[in-house]
Amino acid sequence: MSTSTSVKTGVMICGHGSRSQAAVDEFALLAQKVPAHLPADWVVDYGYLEFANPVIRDGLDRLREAGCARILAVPGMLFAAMHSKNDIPTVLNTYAAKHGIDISYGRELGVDPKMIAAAAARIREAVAAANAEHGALPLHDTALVVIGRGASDPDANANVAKIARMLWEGIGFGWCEIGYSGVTFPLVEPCLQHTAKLGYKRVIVFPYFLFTGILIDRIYGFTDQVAADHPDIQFVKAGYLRDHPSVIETFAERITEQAGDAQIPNCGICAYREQVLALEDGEHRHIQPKDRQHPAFSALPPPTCVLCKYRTQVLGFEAEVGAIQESHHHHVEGQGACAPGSNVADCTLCDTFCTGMCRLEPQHAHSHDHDHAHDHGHNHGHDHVHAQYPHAKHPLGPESARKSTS
Ligand SMILES: C[C@@]1(CC(=O)O)c2cc3[nH]c(cc4nc(cc5[nH]c(cc(n2)[C@H]1CCC(=O)O)[C@@](C)(CC(=O)O)[C@@H]5CCC(=O)O)C(CC(=O)O)=C4CCC(=O)O)c(CCC(=O)O)c3CC(=O)O
Ligand SMILES: [Co+2]
Repeated sequence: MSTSTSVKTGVMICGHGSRSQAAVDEFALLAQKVPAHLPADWVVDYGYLEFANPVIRDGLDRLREAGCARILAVPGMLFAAMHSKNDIPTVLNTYAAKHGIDISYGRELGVDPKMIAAAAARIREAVAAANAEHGALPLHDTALVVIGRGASDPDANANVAKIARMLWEGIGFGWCEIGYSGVTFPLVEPCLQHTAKLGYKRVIVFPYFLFTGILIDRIYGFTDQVAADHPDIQFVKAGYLRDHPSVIETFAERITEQAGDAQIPNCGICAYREQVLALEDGEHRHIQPKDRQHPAFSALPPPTCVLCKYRTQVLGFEAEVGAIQESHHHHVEGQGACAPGSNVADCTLCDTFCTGMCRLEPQHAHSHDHDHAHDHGHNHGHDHVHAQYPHAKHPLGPESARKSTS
């Protein structure tokens, strides 16, 4: 993509969204700090994939109304999993097809020295606060627990582990454990119960998350619960990444790199699988890999795609090679922050924080073989089933929430 174009450039930051209003407010705060790092004549907007408003299309509408003919979009995501790889590029490409505009897509924040520096800063703040409160303690007597979001994508889950290792080794803690807030194993509670057995006097619990929300409440909630069981151990709740300057800089880099000379491979132009765009009138557009011969993809896979389960057989996920790229998120788009279930007050399954139990109860769960309320218009031969996460029944994964004592 050329920089020497006279067309007006728009930037679209595609956030996750939440039913927690505090989460939406914090993401907005973060998104509003990005423009200071971009060329002054670029128009910047943002929107959310699920629950919160504005939705991504609203932000794109505003950029179009402002006269932007090319849009540089980025996922407001830490890692490349379902949302970055399927949902957001499909929403963007559908919009681009409908309105005939040029929307490019960037990479996720990913494993980046700046992100690790931001994480380290949050962890060091927590260590300093604990030293001030309880007295200094050597790092060698301290265990670090890094909690990632958790996804059905092993590359994303493994990248949490890579970041955790670099934080452990880079700062020099005695030990490190890794847990996930949902979807995969080990979940927060079994991870912390395990860590408590290791004999460290202090445990720093660091959520590798961008902003607050239901999942941060869950992580801190389980931390308090496990801490109450182990009064002899100092459990310290570290802050999450939030609007750390290095996070903002990484966002800006993911945007500006799209306007440079290098060909940036990304999931918006994936050369390895078919994409299906569901247009509003019930029509579907199928984009085949052969129609997507972008120069960013050559004979060698781009580094970001080496471990992608959709490109090649990855241990345990062999069935997902070439799975159709489509969005699963229209059913929760724009329902609004504070949608039912956003707080434990109107939940019958949880008392103080959302444990995720509702995800396991069939009457509430977003089931993975759901019916779509809208009509697909014609039968075009793909049956719209999501691959089942192979370890959904792991005893330390979502299943263990059922055994929770709370
Ligand atoms: C509370 C909840 C919404 C609600 O119900 O209100 C919620 C909230 C949030 N998720 C966030 C992030 C991510 N969510 C996913 C994935 C999924 N999230 C899903 C559900 C839920 N997510 C609900 C609770 C479910 C439970 O009980 O565990 C799944 C299961 C179903 C679905 O989305 O349809 C789907 C699994 C797809 C799969 O199979 O992989 C990924 C990974 C990915 O991309 O796939 C990322 C990381 C992206 C990245 O890498 O950054 C953040 C921002 C965190 C931050 O960065 O700060 C929040 C905000 C907050 O915590 O409020
Ligand atoms: Co989600």
